[in-house]
Amino acid sequence: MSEVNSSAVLARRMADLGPLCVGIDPHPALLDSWGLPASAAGLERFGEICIAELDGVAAALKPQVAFFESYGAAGIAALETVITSAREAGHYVITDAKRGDIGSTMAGYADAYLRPGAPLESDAITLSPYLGFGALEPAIDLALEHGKALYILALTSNPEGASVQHARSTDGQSVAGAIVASAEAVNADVMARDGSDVGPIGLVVGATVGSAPRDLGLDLADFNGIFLAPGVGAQGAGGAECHDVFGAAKMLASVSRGVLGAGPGNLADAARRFVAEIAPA
Ligand SMILES: O=c1ccn([C@@H]2O[C@H](COP(=O)(O)O)[C@@H](O)[C@H]2O)c(=O)[nH]1
Repeated sequence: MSEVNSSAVLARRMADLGPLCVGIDPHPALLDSWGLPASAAGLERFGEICIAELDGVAAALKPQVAFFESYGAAGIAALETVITSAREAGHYVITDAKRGDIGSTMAGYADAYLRPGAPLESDAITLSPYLGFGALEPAIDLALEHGKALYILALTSNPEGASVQHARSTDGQSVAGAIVASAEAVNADVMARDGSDVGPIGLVVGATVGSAPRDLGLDLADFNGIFLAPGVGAQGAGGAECHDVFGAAKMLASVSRGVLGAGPGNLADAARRFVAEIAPA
């Protein structure tokens, strides 16, 4: 197991800068409004602007892989440049790839994003557990080996997620509840071994989910990792929703369009407004 604990690094950044992650989501409309071309060069410039303006403001940056993949090989090369430049500039990078597959293929995804020296090496990635939490084991193992973190989808910010994630098995446990329990067990094991006070497995819980955790019998304050909370800004959640859903839990709010929409030159101020809104009371 690695000496480095990526979640502890992030927790320190959250304490210093506030609990905000800004998404690097180069939507075509944003490229246009920023005066950038819809090309790999445009994606790279978009990323460079985020990296420069959010330095010392955002605890983490979250490149959204989808907006790079849509440009093919050149887009992936731009993603590589953005991830690498962001990490070199000292940012904590959570690559939002939402990978999840059978174990043997999962090992390939893990190698792509979590292996030190890999072209797309990130500090953390998002994963989907819907082929079974156990299928994520190769990624969990590699993350633990190299001090990386994972953010696993539990209660997503989109309303459609409830049809899967709120479903209950015959013993009454919800799908989301089973994912929370599995993540907690991995974290507890790691924390018992390394004495850290935050585990490497985080969970994605949208700030838009309202009373769902309570309705499903989940006390988020008990979770021993960090919650990544999308849904703030463009999807309608704000500070009140973050406090209501997460209370005293460790929560990193994720905002993409809400900050990016402010445009170049204004990203830091927009991000600071979100930090002020979501900071724990
Ligand atoms: O449950 C989820 C998981 C991930 N996302 C991603 O976060 C951003 C949100 O963008 P906004 O512009 O702030 O709405 C985007 O990349 C999603 O793919 C999510 O929204 N919900």
